[in-house]
Amino acid sequence: MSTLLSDLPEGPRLPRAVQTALFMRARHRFAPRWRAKYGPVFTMRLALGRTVVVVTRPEDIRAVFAGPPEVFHAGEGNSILAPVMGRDSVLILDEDAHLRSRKRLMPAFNGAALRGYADMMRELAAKAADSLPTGTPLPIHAPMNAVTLEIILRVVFGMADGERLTALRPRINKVVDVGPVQIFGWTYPQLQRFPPWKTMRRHLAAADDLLNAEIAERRGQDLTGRDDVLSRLLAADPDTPASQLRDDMMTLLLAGHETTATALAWSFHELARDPDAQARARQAADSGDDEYLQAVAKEAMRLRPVIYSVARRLTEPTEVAGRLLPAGTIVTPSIGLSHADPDNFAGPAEFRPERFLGASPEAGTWIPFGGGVRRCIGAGFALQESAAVLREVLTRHTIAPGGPREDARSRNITLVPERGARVVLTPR
Ligand code: HEM
Repeated sequence: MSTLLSDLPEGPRLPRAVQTALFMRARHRFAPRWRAKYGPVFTMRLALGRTVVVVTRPEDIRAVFAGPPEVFHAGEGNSILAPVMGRDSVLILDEDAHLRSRKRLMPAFNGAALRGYADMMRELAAKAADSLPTGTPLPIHAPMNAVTLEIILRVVFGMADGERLTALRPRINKVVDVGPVQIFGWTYPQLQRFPPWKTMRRHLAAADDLLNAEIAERRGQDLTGRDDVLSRLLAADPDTPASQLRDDMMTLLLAGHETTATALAWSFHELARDPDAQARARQAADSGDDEYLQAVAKEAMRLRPVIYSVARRLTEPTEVAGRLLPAGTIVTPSIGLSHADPDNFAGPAEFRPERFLGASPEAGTWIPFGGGVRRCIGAGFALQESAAVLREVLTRHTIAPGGPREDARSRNITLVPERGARVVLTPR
């Protein structure tokens, strides 16, 4: 019988404020060092008394994802997002309330719904690909953000009021475009009286007003035949409170566009540097072979994870990775460390889309979308959308690097290319 160790695993001894700053600004640089120094399970001590245990081995990650949702609270683990997503966001809720919320949203992301989005995705991706500047270094992250925002707006609202959407787009961009310093203001509301937090608050309030106006108008309309998310939710329950709908809309708009845009930006960044993979991807685009295009996106998400880790807060003392961790500990399966582990992926620093052809990685090793009952509801959507955008760009352009290889930087809770993933497009 094995004996459980009841102390926390070792980890950096730096002051909490320093560990927090390093984690917020450059988790992708420090986590690998701490993994090398302290082993596959280690403890970070962050601000606000947060004790974070990082797990990296597939068996430990699988156990966390399969753990009882009433013990492994992801909603509490995501609490930093509450001021923006809202208290009733599926990301913030736990247990029964979370399951109910997920069930309401899922029909818009199942297989049938995804098939229904294919033409719309192709049309918007083609329009975006046609308008990309050529012959000059282009930070492609920005146009990728624009196209994925357009697609998710269409999914969430359908063909909505044009003027309102025109006003909403820049507000959503501003809400997303925040660095580690602004994120601090999400945790400390008293800061929101001062710039830059005041400005952030203003953009969020303006976005809320627009969302609430759209919700109020939609409530009075005949929704027959409409299959956008807002209409679906209102048709399923016309009495859904506006505050709930606001949190649903905000969650989908934010969770559902920048993530995919970043995965696409990294895909182009890597294809630009790998002529063989690009030739194969171009051939796949020409012949309508989505499997290879999705493999490109999957490999870009592996090599350059958009979200570095996911979090679960323990509601009671629980065994994790052979340790008995106290209630309140935040357990984080590390996406970044798992993807970079040579035991999981041979030659982990290399871009090899072929890894994903005709084979699925072992469970608990490739986890860009998290896992268990909290696995991203937009995973299939994001892969389909990525293939659609890659196809439309690659059938029109060849891609070359537009500058040196880029490192990642923190933007809100994601990691994005530090200089926007600069590439040069040349018409074919
Ligand atoms: C490449 C693109 C994307 C990545 C890398 C990504 C990643 C993630 C991750 C890591 C989680 C947390 C999972 C966990 O805690 O185990 C998550 C949750 C979620 N994602 Fe995504 N996501 C992407 C695209 C999308 C899209 C397109 C949508 C919607 C249209 C979406 C909606 C959500 C929602 C609603 C949740 C919360 C699920 C829950 O708590 O039950 N995501 N995503």
